[in-house]
Amino acid sequence: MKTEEHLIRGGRMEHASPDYGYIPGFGNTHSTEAEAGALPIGRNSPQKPPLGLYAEQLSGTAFTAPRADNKRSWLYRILPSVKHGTGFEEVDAGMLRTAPCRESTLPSMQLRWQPVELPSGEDVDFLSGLRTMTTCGNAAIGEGIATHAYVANASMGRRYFHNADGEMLIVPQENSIKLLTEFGIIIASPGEIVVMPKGVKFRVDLVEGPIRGYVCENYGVAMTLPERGPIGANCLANARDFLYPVAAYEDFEGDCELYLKAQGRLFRTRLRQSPLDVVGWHGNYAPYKYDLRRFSPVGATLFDHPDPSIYTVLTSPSPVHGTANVDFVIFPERWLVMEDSFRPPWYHMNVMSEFMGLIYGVYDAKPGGFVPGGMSLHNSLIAHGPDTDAFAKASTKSLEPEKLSGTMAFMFETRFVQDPTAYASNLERVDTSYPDCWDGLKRNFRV
Ligand SMILES: O=C(O)Cc1cc(O)ccc1O
Ligand SMILES: [Fe+2]
Repeated sequence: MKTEEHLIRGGRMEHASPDYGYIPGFGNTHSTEAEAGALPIGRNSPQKPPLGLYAEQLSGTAFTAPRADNKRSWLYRILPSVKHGTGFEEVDAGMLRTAPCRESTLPSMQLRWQPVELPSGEDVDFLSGLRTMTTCGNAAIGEGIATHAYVANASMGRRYFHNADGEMLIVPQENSIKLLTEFGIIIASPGEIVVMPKGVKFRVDLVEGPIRGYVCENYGVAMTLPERGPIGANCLANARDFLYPVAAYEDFEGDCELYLKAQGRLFRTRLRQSPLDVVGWHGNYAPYKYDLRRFSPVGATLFDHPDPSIYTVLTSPSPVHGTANVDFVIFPERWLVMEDSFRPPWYHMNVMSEFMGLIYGVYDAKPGGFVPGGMSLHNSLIAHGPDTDAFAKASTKSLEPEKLSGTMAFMFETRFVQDPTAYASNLERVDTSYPDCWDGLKRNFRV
């Protein structure tokens, strides 16, 4: 068997450990095989692929997309995906929703939710624990997003998920998750994120206890790195810090279930073998992870509070120039040095709508009430800004250089107005006291 020496080699999933490492480089064309010789050399679909594998292409863009945007991978697998179940039956989608979905019974105002409690008692896994908070746009036409919260106290085991509606940006908040995917294994802990492209099959196992986190399901163009403009070629998120899995596969006979979300409906089929049977792959359409603490923030070094777009990690562009389908923005640890400036976010009404979460620490505009695992929604043009306490402190304190330490908040910012789901509208979940946080703001006007 001829092999290429530069290939990064994995193995069978049951033997896999994080020691397999990852392959760095955002959007690169990567090549990796779990068994020596699994990847054909110099061609994609030879008459007889090596090791008796089937060749299968997974495309993430139209064949004809410009080269710079074109995304596809070649998978060399034990059986082609057509063998991953026919006979899909529709099942109850539980708390999962897909746009368009108009269920909200909440007023259009500032909204905040307490963290979803970790499950105890009955087994809940990543799929059954996934609950949609908001949706916008329309999955069928590839516009908009859904935001979800997840909690789980059990591994998916032999339950697999295939989402044909959207790319999933997964933000762990409590405990690490292990993603076993067609492309290999990714382990991510709070502070890291994972992006699972549309159409990649995977399951999520627990690593160290019950999990909680957030998901942005992106119906639009795949996430990419934002332009840096005058910032230049460095800082913000650097391409080399994005990590792709090394090929790893499962090969067993036994009962498994594959769940497919397509057009907002959930389907299930039963299989006798794992759909994670890819022994080698090459291409630039694959899941990846990124440690948010690798983000190098660039900010105002003399005065004023800049727009939060300077902290964009990833963006899904839309056909409207400069206006994202969704931006993934973070508020990481950073120094504040601005003179004669109100340093926290200013009061504002944004045309883009903002779904926020807190991974750890304190968020400077809301030192109280917005807790790790919590969520807030400020829809298009709904006024918001610092709470009474944050305003009082920031407008009177002495402006020494100050480090915001041990904090990581984030925002899914979209050009579409987000509709809370029926689940999110449940008044037991909504923090109805949220708007009270501005009660104490007084008139200071004098002439
Ligand atoms: O509302 C928020 O807290 C997010 C936010 C932060 C910021 O620094 C500027 C604008 C903005 O919407
Ligand atoms: Fe905002």
